[in-house]
Amino acid sequence: MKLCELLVNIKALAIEGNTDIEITGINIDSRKICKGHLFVAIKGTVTDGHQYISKAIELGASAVLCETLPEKTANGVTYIKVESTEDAAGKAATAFYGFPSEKLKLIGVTGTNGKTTIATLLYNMFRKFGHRCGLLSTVCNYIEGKPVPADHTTPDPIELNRLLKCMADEGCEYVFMECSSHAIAQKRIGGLKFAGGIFTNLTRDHLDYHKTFENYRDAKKAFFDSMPKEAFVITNADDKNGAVMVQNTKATVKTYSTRTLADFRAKIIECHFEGMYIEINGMEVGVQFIGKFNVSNLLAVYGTAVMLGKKPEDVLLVLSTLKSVSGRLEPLRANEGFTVIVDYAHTPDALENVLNAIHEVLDGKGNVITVCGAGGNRDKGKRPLMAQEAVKQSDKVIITSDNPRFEEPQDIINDMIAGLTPQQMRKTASIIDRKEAIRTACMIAQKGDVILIAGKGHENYQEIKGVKHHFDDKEIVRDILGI
Ligand SMILES: CC(=O)N[C@H]1[C@@H](OP(=O)(O)OP(=O)(O)OC[C@H]2O[C@@H](n3ccc(=O)[nH]c3=O)[C@H](O)[C@@H]2O)O[C@H](CO)[C@@H](O)[C@@H]1O[C@H](C)C(=O)N[C@@H](C)C(=O)N[C@H](CCC(=O)O)C(=O)O
Ligand SMILES: Nc1ncnc2c1ncn2[C@@H]1O[C@H](COP(=O)(O)OP(=O)(O)OP(=O)(O)O)[C@@H](O)[C@H]1O
Ligand SMILES: N[C@H](CCC[C@H](N)C(=O)O)C(=O)O
Ligand SMILES: [Mg+2]
Repeated sequence: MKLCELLVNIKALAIEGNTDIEITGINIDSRKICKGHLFVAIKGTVTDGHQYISKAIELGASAVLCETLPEKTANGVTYIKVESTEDAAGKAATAFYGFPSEKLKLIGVTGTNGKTTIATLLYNMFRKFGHRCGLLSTVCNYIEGKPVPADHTTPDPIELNRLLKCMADEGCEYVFMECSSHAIAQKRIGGLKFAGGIFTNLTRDHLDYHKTFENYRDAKKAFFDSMPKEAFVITNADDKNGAVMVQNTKATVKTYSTRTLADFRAKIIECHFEGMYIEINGMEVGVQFIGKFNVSNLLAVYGTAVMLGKKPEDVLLVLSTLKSVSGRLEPLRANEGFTVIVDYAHTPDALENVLNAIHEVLDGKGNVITVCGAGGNRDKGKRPLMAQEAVKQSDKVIITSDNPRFEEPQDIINDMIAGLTPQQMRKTASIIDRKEAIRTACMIAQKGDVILIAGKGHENYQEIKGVKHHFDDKEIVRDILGI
């Protein structure tokens, strides 16, 4: 593709060199540059991409998008100066890959919790309706059934547009994707055309990155602010920030709620560990999920499907066949008569909700033992709050390691325990080794009890000092229990 075609939606402040040249690829990482590529220099949180411009040229870059022109420019290389390369990267990437989001219906899901669940259920539902679909999510990306491993919840703009192009080429009609707050703030989704957007909820997370809750909220809101007039957005009327999110959007707004008047409403009629009977807009349906928050997730799925033109009765039929997403409230039964639930709750709010869901079903008929930790090099403020939530609704808590990353595991545990009173400490133990913590929980559990193993869900690794060691909560439970 010609460089000038790639720049169609980008406002250049200055151009040095020829834009009538062929570009063979585009990259924001100099290490991935090959001959004929465009290198986009981005100021990051760790380093500044502008430092790698000469490296990129050595590797064959024939054009550079930057915010400041280097003092010495290289012969035969075209330089384009823009105000924000972060903003230009997405626009250039989507042009390079032929505007793939315009060839399909792209639906984005944002909010603190529930993104993976909703995006995955929509993907499974629309495939059951017979459509070719794509999924971009934390657990794994899929191009019409073909898995493509995911490193991020939302990939960088180059990888994102490359995957969307593959999906469009494969004939996908719908793509469901998670939009993380990092991705929105860093404009990884810049230049994409969304047909719909979903807001789940907003509670504390990622304050290491966004610094304040207001910044975090505004990052999420920016997604809806940028939605086009022809699109629809579905927001959670039960969340304090549900209305704020959509107050400046040009798109058609619909609401969902389990508590108040809304376009899509639901309530629980009955629940068991196997599932629930719920009523959606006056129609009853049996679903294979538990927990009030999953009713909200299912409502978002239902509303989106209806907004995409599906008949309500057909949607409910498919909804009743959907199963829980890997590592999200996933139950495992021990021969000894207790239940182990593996869940990805890694925020105070998610822990509270998951424990609520467990108690709704348990109904006082057994004890709850919670095994949880908190990730290293991430929001420290959530640690004591997570321990408090675990202790509030458990009979016994074992605080352990999550992904310590570059921190000392004991320091993270200490941060968590600092949130507990001496009385709460009496029902709390700490075991650094996560496998030992799980084994201990399985040893003390009695018939009828529930063990919640929270924080890692689908993850099949434990990240310690930059190395990802194989580690899978579900595999370990099956091993210990011989199931
Ligand atoms: C804090 C954060 O979000 N960081 C992301 C960000 O990196 P950064 O700003 O730190 O980049 P940097 O390392 O400072 O480098 C600046 C630029 O120089 C370039 N560079 C760097 C070195 C070099 O030799 N050559 C070179 O060109 C880099 O490619 C980059 O373009 O941009 C990179 C490219 O898009 C991301 O890979 C990186 O994700 C890091 C690894 C990360 O851990 N991110 C997490 C926090 C994240 O994004 N999480 C969200 C949400 C999770 C959830 O709740 O679901 C996600 O979407 O996954
Ligand atoms: N609607 C919801 N409200 C509150 N908590 C939820 C909701 N849905 C899921 N959860 C809890 O949050 C955890 C993560 O769910 P899920 O993976 O769907 O969210 P996510 O938004 O994709 O998270 P991430 O930001 O890590 O990608 C679940 O394991 C569950 O404990
Ligand atoms: N996508 C989230 C997941 C956290 C999962 C938890 N296991 C941890 O490592 O903290 C993040 O990057 O903050
Ligand atoms: Mg996710």
